[in-house]
Amino acid sequence: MTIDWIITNGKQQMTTQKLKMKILANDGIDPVGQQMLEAAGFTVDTKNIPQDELPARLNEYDVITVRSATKVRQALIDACPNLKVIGRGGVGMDNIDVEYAREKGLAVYNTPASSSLSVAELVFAHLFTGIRFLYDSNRRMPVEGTTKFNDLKKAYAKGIELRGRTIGILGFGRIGREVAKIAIGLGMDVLAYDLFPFNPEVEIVLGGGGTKVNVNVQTATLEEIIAKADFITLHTPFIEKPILGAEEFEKVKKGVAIVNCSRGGLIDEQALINALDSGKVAFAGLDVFDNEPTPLEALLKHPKVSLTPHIGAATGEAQERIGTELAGLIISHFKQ
Ligand SMILES: O=C(O)[C@H](O)COP(=O)(O)O
Repeated sequence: MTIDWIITNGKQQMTTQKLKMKILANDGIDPVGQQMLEAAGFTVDTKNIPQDELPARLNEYDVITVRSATKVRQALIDACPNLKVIGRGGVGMDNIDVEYAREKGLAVYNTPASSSLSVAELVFAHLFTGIRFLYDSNRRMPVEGTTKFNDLKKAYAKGIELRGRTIGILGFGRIGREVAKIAIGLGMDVLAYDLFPFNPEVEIVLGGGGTKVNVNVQTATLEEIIAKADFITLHTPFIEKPILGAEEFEKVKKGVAIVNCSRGGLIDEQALINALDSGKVAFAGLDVFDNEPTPLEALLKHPKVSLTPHIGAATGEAQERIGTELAGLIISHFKQ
């Protein structure tokens, strides 16, 4: 972007100069967002610079945008005094030292609302996959489908329905609320918990016509959800201590299912494996892991786990909304 900058030298002389603003979209950016930025005059570079090369190469850019892969930590910020803006295309900012960046005068933006629906829909992809054993049949049918068809038919004969069952939502922010809306539409009972006070009313827009219905979900404590829910889904930001560990798995309803499309670390993975092995937990749907991008093999190969590689926000629609929102934030930042 060409912007008039006031350059002041030590002798208080002032001049204006046109500078070209450069953006490194290190984890990519949706083409619509990229076009918006380019139309506004920015140069957008979408090459993916490896993490260990960033300290030497990022300083030529004014802005870096990232998703969750690239880490923007203190050392990188210190190495790049020319950097002015960090943009997170997505919600979680646990890969960015946000406070430190702001102390150093950088602006940090994220796009908290753009991917909520996509993440919520992935929760139900895992739930539907779980209640009808698709996670297992998709692995076994290609191998045993012709020789053991009837055995497999028997193995997957005890499916259940979602309607009338209770889903416990841990974390009732934007994504938790979208999960509640879908659950209500499916005829499920919703128990919602959050650390902070929240409005239990959700607005559901009925397909096509735009008719709106307001529904109150039932608020619950963490303990109540653990004791009563048939399905538990996590929607809190990353925190150091797991919300679900061995103690909690002791107290869940036998046969509960757990879905985590939020952050690895919210579940004690070994405790989850034990609970799956003992049958206390019927199945888990996991999009996120403790140790990304190299999750525990015991989870990846577990026959009762439905797996996705952190793709909650990875839909065309969400990425377009994210790219557009982020581009808008960057453009208005430099217009200020
Ligand atoms: O925090 C988020 O927005 C999600 O975890 C998505 O992460 P991603 O941008 O790496 O897909």
